[in-house]
Amino acid sequence: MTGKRKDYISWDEYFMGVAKLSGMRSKDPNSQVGACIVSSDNKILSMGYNGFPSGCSDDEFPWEREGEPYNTKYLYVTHSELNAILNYRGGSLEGAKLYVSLFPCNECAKAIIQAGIKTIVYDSDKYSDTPAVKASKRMLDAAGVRYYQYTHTGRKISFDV
Ligand SMILES: O=c1ccn([C@H]2C[C@H](O)[C@@H](COP(=O)(O)O)O2)c(=O)[nH]1
Ligand SMILES: [Zn+2]
Repeated sequence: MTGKRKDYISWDEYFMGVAKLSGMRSKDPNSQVGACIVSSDNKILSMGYNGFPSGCSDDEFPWEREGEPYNTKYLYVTHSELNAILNYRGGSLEGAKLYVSLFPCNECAKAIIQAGIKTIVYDSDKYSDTPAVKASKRMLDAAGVRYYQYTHTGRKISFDV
């Protein structure tokens, strides 16, 4: 056999795969969200997943979805996209691209816009009917941030660790 391999993964498969792998670190029992930020020349700049801030124990803070807001996860979880933005220590994210396994909420959209990220590739849009996602799209549209849904290729990526 001569020549290069032909069945290597595409850039989109690679970066969405990295985002999803990052999401596998999440302790959220319902939605594990992963994000991967990439430069315009296809270098990975940062990654993140949804979880509690440093010092806030995964075993002590609540993972509940319902009940008194103080006792639900929503007041405490840092979203994957924000974690990826905050994890970046290299300076500017101007012009970067974000791969994320769930469409960003309104709070993440604010951070994405202000960080200078210009493109979002997302997978699930399961909360598309919520005010948070509608407001997110409204802001992203106004700010000229492009977003498109990841196209599944059907390829299964698996490996032993
Ligand atoms: O933009 C987003 C929106 C949500 N998340 C995280 C926050 C939570 O941990 C889960 C959502 O939990 P549900 O039980 O599905 O309501 O997703 C995020 O990281 N980024
Ligand atoms: Zn968010």
